[in-house]
Amino acid sequence: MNRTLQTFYKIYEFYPNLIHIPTSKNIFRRCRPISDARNIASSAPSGNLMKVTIVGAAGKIGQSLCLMLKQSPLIDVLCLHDIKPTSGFAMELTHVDTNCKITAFTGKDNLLPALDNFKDYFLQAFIAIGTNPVNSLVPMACEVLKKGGCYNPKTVFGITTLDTVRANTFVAQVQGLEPECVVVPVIGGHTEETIIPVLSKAKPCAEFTNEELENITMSIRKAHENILKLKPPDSAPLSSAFATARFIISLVKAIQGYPDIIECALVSSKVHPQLKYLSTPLLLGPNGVAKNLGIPELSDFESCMFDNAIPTLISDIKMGEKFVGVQDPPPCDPCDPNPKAPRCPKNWC
Ligand SMILES: NC(=O)c1ccc[n+]([C@@H]2O[C@H](COP(=O)([O-])OP(=O)(O)OC[C@H]3O[C@@H](n4cnc5c(N)ncnc54)[C@H](O)[C@@H]3O)[C@@H](O)[C@H]2O)c1
Ligand SMILES: O=C(O)C[C@H](O)C(=O)O
Repeated sequence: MNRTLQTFYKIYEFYPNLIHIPTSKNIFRRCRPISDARNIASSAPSGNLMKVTIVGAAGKIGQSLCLMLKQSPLIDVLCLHDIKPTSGFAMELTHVDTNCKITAFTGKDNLLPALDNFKDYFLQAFIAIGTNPVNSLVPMACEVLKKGGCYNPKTVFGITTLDTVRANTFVAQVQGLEPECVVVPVIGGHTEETIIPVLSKAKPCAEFTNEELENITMSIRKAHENILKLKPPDSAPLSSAFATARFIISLVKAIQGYPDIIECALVSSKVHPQLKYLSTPLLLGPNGVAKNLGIPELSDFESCMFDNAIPTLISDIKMGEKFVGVQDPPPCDPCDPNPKAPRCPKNWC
């Protein structure tokens, strides 16, 4: 196994719910002879071929996610990988009468076959990480990819869509709107203290009383805790699968050239000087992040939440980086004759 493959093996070992989307035009032959008999969405305008691999597919989120993705006419092949058996579950999915093909792989030794030819086009592949802690796993994945010489910052995403889905729902409830009509940007990260719903930019209507603002914000931040109270020890696999499927379909559409695809996700970022990774609204295109739309103008309440989240985000990012051996820069400069940093004490080395 060459070094790059070893690197990827290592990554996929770490991330049970990592989703990998190669976009090879060569490997899968597009075959859509039947017009839309069941009134499902039409296929991609660009005609790209699409394979999605779910790692951790046999888990609670993975199973529902696969069922949702199997229904997408935009996906040609759905590949399931898990360390647990996947063949029975895969066979059941093949009985769902949609066009998307199912392949299945089990065990660590079969991870690379599940990602067939990954090495040939890894810089084109999109990687979306849903496994927690997302705030740390995205920086960690990026560092591993950098070490493997195959890092493309535009194509590595941490999935935070569940926070947006919850925000849209709670805002719609308060405002008496259809949830499908509501769009709320959610920035920051994916933990209670780092989720920043930007309700001041909610569309179509951003008018709330202070009490509503606080209640909606807390409902989003504490959604996981509130679910756990009612169904311990489960998490929220159904809504998580729904949100993840939405994000994956958005990536697929972006790859296939659909215009105006905007999603919030945690990515390598330059929009805030202290935060190397941040979730913000992103314009997605065929090559990944086409434009980071940055931090929307925040209300005082949102700015306060954001400022409070910065130390946690910094520490979460560092935790991920340290896990794969990335150290903080030295606090002093041992060898530069005109150091910008203070000189090291004598015993520093
Ligand atoms: N980003 C989000 O919005 C969000 C929301 C909810 C949950 N989560 C996270 O998603 C993750 C999965 O949740 P779940 O409820 O499906 O858990 P789960 O335990 O039911 O499923 C995880 C699956 O991953 C498999 N797995 C473990 N190690 C593997 C490896 N090395 N290679 C391949 N497969 C492996 C397991 O066998 C299992 O089937 C958790 O980390 C959870 O915290 C994220
Ligand atoms: O399941 C989890 O770990 C939490 C999940 O990310 C959630 O927001 O509900």
